[in-house]
Amino acid sequence: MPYNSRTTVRVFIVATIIIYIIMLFLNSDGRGIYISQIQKKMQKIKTNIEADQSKPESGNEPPTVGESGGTLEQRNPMASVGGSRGTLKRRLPTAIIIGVGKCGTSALIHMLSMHPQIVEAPGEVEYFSRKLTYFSYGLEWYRKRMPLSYEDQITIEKTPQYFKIPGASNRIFEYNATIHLILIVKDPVERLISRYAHDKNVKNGKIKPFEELVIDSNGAVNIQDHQVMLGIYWRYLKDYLEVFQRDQILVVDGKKLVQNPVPVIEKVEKFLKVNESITTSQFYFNETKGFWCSVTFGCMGANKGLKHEDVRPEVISILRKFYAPHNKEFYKLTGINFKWPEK
Ligand SMILES: Nc1ncnc2c1ncn2[C@@H]1O[C@H](COP(=O)(O)OS(=O)(=O)O)[C@@H](OP(=O)(O)O)[C@H]1O
Repeated sequence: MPYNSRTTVRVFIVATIIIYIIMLFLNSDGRGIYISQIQKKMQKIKTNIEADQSKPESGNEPPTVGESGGTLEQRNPMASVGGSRGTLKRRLPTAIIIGVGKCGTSALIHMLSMHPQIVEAPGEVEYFSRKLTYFSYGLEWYRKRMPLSYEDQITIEKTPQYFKIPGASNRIFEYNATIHLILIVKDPVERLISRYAHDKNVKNGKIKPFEELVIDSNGAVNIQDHQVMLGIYWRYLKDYLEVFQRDQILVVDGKKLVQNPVPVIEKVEKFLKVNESITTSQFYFNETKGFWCSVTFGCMGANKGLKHEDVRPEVISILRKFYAPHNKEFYKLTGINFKWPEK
């Protein structure tokens, strides 16, 4: 190869290498890829440190919303809109799903989080139910458990324990006397069976038979069982109605949420005074699971929709008769007749 051609080839190779190196270090906004990755990592570490500083020394901490757990856009679909929406920051909740556990609390909050004006706190925060630990850490600890949101968004959290823990209602009232509370309920017999399936799953099947737990040696309902007693909804609701106005608590039907979620969600949207934005087109029915699932977020995890025990009809009947007068009391307090079976 003549000298000039060789030089040209060499210059071309060197130039290509230089261009390649420059491209490797620069991205479209002119910052180095590696530098921006380091910056992102630093930001993540900073957020985690910030969250860690607010953590209790020990205990079963609820998840914190850091930079992990999906992109900001996934957690908050409006995050990239920006502009006139004010600052993106962690805000205290103005709505809480207080229970009842096993009645669809998780499905409800996930469905609500599909709304552009609603952001959900991850997991169960338990701030008002743990008086001596989380609650004693104060409001800043609570705020750090909240997701990022804009001024025009509502932050919502769900903790089913709030319904049953004595004093939680008072602590919520002291925190925010105008808060919106949502209570989702199911027939207490169905709830009890659902709860049993949950416990059996958690304990890998090592649990007493259902009948042995809920029926005592005299053949009556075992009122020593905490889960049996939780089905007496009116007793727990009474605590809330001692401090809150009835219209501050929206009571929704968990069975309807399973059958046809959108009308239930519409009620919640009205109650929270947000636009009616969630539509049937955002759901599809998953035949295998037997549930409505989100087109965007998919279905609930495998721990929802567990196989329910085949309970003898006699036992069902004993339980229904036991709950019947309590259900009537609950209908009176709520002004809603759920028509749960009485025998
Ligand atoms: N769309 C959709 N997908 C999945 N599951 C749904 C849905 N809608 C309501 N449900 C019902 O939610 C029940 C679980 O209730 P919770 O989320 O309150 O349970 S928990 O207390 O948080 O463990 C769960 O009860 P089980 O069927 O016994 O698992 C479901 O019946």
